[in-house]
Amino acid sequence: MTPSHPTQEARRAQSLFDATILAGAAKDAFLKLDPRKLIRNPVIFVTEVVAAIVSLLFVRDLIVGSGAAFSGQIAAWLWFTVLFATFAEAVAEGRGKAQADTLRRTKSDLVAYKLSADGKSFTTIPAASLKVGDVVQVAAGELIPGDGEVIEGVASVNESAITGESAPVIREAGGDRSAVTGGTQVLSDQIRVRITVAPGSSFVDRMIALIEGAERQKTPNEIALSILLSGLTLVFLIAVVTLWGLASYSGIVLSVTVLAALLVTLIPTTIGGLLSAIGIAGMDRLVRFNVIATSGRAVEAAGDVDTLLLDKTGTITFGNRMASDFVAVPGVSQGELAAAALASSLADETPEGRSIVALATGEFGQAAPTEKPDQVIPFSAETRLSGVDIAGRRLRKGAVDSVLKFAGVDDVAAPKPFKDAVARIAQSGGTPLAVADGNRLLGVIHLKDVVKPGIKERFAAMRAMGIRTVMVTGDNPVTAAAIASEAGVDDFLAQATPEDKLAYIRKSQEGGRLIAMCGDGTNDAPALAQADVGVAMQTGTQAAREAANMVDLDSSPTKLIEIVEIGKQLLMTRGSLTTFSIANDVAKYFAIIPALFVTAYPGLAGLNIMALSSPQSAILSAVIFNALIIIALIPLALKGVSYRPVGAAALLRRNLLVYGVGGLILPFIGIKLVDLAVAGLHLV
Ligand SMILES: Nc1ncnc2c1ncn2[C@@H]1O[C@H](COP(=O)(O)OP(=O)(O)OP(=O)(O)O)[C@@H](O)[C@H]1O
Ligand SMILES: [K+]
Ligand SMILES: [Mg+2]
Repeated sequence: MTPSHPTQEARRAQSLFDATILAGAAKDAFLKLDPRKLIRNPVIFVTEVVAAIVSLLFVRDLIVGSGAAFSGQIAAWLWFTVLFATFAEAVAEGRGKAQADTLRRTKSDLVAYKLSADGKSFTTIPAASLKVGDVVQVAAGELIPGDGEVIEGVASVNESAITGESAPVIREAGGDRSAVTGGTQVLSDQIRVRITVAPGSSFVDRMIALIEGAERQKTPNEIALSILLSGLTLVFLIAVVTLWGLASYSGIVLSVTVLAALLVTLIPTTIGGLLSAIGIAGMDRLVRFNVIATSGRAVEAAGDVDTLLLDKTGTITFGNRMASDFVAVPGVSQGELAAAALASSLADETPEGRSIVALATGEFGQAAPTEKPDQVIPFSAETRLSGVDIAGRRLRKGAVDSVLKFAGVDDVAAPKPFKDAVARIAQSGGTPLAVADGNRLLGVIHLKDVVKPGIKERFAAMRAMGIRTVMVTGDNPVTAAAIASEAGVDDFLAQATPEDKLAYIRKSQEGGRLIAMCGDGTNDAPALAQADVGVAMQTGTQAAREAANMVDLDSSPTKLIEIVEIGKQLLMTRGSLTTFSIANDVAKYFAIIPALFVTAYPGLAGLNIMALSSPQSAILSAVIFNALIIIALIPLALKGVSYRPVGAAALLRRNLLVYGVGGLILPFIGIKLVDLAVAGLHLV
């Protein structure tokens, strides 16, 4: 077993500012100056246009031989402003790229041992030429060549290349643990895998594309904010032009350089420059927690989630429901029940089915029937039963209500010992499976499952964050209630079919709630797709992982606490920096305007509290401060503002105070300090 894995190291140990990332980002910052790319960010695009205009004015001033020192410095600092903004985005992307590179190493040169169409022979082919539907065989020590589903066998698999977790996981045919990922290694035994995803769009490929930001699209919130920022830019453009008219009317000639500089200090360059870095950093923080999100929108939605739905088996409990006992009704021997349960499970590839076979043939010494079944009825989440028709008998096992219905026995008419056994098993948190032979009830199978430790505390933490937890299960209400109280969920929905889960989510969403759902099974897939935040377990089925908009590589359902925190942190960081940026711009207006006009209107002297050295110094200082504030806030944009689980109102108050009031005061201090330096160094 590898003690520590490069992926894990890269994820956990990567510092905020790694030298190689910074060097790469510095280069990318220049590439991002391409106006065709920059136009996606209107505020910074305007800054670039203004920087270009002032650069031309600088050339003119050089030729004319006057004022070049001033326009040169303004032009330089305007370019710095643009570069600091592109640098912020490049650093955020660079951190993702570094993680993608470690992933890329997992998928080089895979080969596949492919089963021929007639199923009789194998050929060795490059994994890249596999097609969906191909069946491959993978033995101990080999790497799985592509994403797919185990169709035969059980194996322990090392998935550390993807999850960073070195403990092996079990992958088996049937059930909720059948999905395998290309690039992971089979440690023991041998499995046959049906390839379900074409090479090039595999899980690892998608992870790489996502964390590199290649597929990143603006979220609706980001688009809305961009529109607001563009509007503000337009307002300030009009204000500056008006100011120019006003000034010339009163006999002051404001040069184009001054007006251009003024415009840039007033438009929201701080948030404009940091906006995309904030979004990328949010995705990145999730990856650090071993969660892959397929859209930025899902990360944002996580910040506002108010209800969390969890599947029971495999999510709240460990999920290896094992048969532990056979309880026969009077008149039926335990051996007869065990034999019937065994026969009904012969073709049942689910873990439950296999555990029944193991118990019946092991401890209960039953032998499999020699006849061939006439028909196999596989388990489905809809019917909630499975079985066989064999030698004229119709053997079924499954959820108690489903089997009673099959046997045509009414709830009330069922024999008391049967009902007692069901109640006893369910009250202990076990799953009772009824067994019937046609319309004759034979007894109950006791399936045991264990609640994961520590889950109760985690649900309590969610309650403190204002999130309601609801367990949804296909199991019966008594078992559900027992597990619900043991796990400490707020509510539960029992005997739920996939449609019920979907309907429950739709209904809650219509009531204005934002729903998160954790699940692992194919029967969870529709609900995972419908939820605002759908988190699939990495151990889950391919269908679940496809439907969800997040995959938890650690397969820990309570990871949602971290996911919600990261979402809240993302929303808060963006809100705080927007508040700060706009407050800053307003403050700058009052800091600079008096300095510009005080010579023409000595009456303004009272407003000129800043007493900046000269109008030129005032403008240059404001531009310098405006550029430096972007670079100063990059660490905060990447790390996010700190989140504590307190009420929303308290948080809002605190942030308005810190970032709003702080944003109003800081420019006065900052610009004054820069002005002192500018004057002291005789820069203008
Ligand atoms: N192999 C099987 N054969 C027959 N019946 C089964 C089998 N597996 C499960 N059942 C019954 O069907 C019910 C629903 O199982 P399913 O796995 O679909 O539940 P679910 O909706 O995923 O919820 P959870 O996973 O929380 O139990 C189980 O509670 C059990 O009574
Ligand atoms: K600004
Ligand atoms: Mg399930």
